[in-house]
Amino acid sequence: MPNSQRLRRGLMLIVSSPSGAGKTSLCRRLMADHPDLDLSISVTTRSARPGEKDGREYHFISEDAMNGLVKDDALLEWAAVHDHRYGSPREPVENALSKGQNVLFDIDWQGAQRISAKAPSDVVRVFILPPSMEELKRRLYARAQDADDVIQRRLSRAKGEIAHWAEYDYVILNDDFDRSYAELVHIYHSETARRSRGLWIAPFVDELMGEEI
Ligand SMILES: Nc1ncnc2c1ncn2[C@@H]1O[C@H](COP(=O)(O)OP(=O)(O)OP(=O)(O)O)[C@@H](O)[C@H]1O
Ligand SMILES: Nc1nc2c(ncn2[C@@H]2O[C@H](COP(=O)(O)O)[C@@H](O)[C@H]2O)c(=O)[nH]1
Repeated sequence: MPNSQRLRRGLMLIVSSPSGAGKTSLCRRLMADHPDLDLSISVTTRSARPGEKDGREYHFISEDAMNGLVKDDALLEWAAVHDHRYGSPREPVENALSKGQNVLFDIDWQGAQRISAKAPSDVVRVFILPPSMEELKRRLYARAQDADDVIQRRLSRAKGEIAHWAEYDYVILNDDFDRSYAELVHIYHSETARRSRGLWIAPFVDELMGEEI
């Protein structure tokens, strides 16, 4: 049976970390290497960084627009993170899952908790740790995308985020990028291959068992 005809149950892969640990870089590479994986593009009330494009990294929206989405229950989850609000639009995620596609979320621990509470058997959570706080600081400054006071606030909240590591199914220590990426790919492939995700398997086995030898 060709892969394309194998009916499957999509999963939600959630990747979280303190700011600067490398989750967005890892997620971008996973997306680039897996065109079948859908990215949940969040809405946010923060302004775009240099190089960010509306609709690609985020949908950049006003406070009023965010209030409207919350009121209309159009977000699967939303949270206040680092002085702004962020949320995962419900419709694209539900559409993708209904077609058996997997969806990737780059969201914080609050979002991970909320989505996990709604669909525990369809969620796989990965937490990314930095090798040290010093290296986390170095990466945030080297990224050179946020003002110094913003970086300082993000660093001051890093330990509060790391405190949630045990709520995740997997933890990756992102020291060497390529090795960390390989771990993420293994997790993704293994979770995708779970028996519970292969809705095609039971009818296929019935067919096999009905065949004459
Ligand atoms: N293993 C690594 N070694 C060295 N630098 C890294 C590594 N992983 C990521 N980086 C760099 O660290 C910086 C922060 O990474 P990234 O933007 O992916 O972090 P993040 O966790 O998504 O942060 P935020 O939550 O603020 O979006 C980037 O400049 C990235 O290139
Ligand atoms: N709960 C949610 N958290 C989100 C969402 N989109 C992004 N995030 C998290 O916010 C911080 C900051 O992101 P940045 O792009 O401003 O650096 C980071 O931890 C993201 O993972 C969301 O929809 N919901």
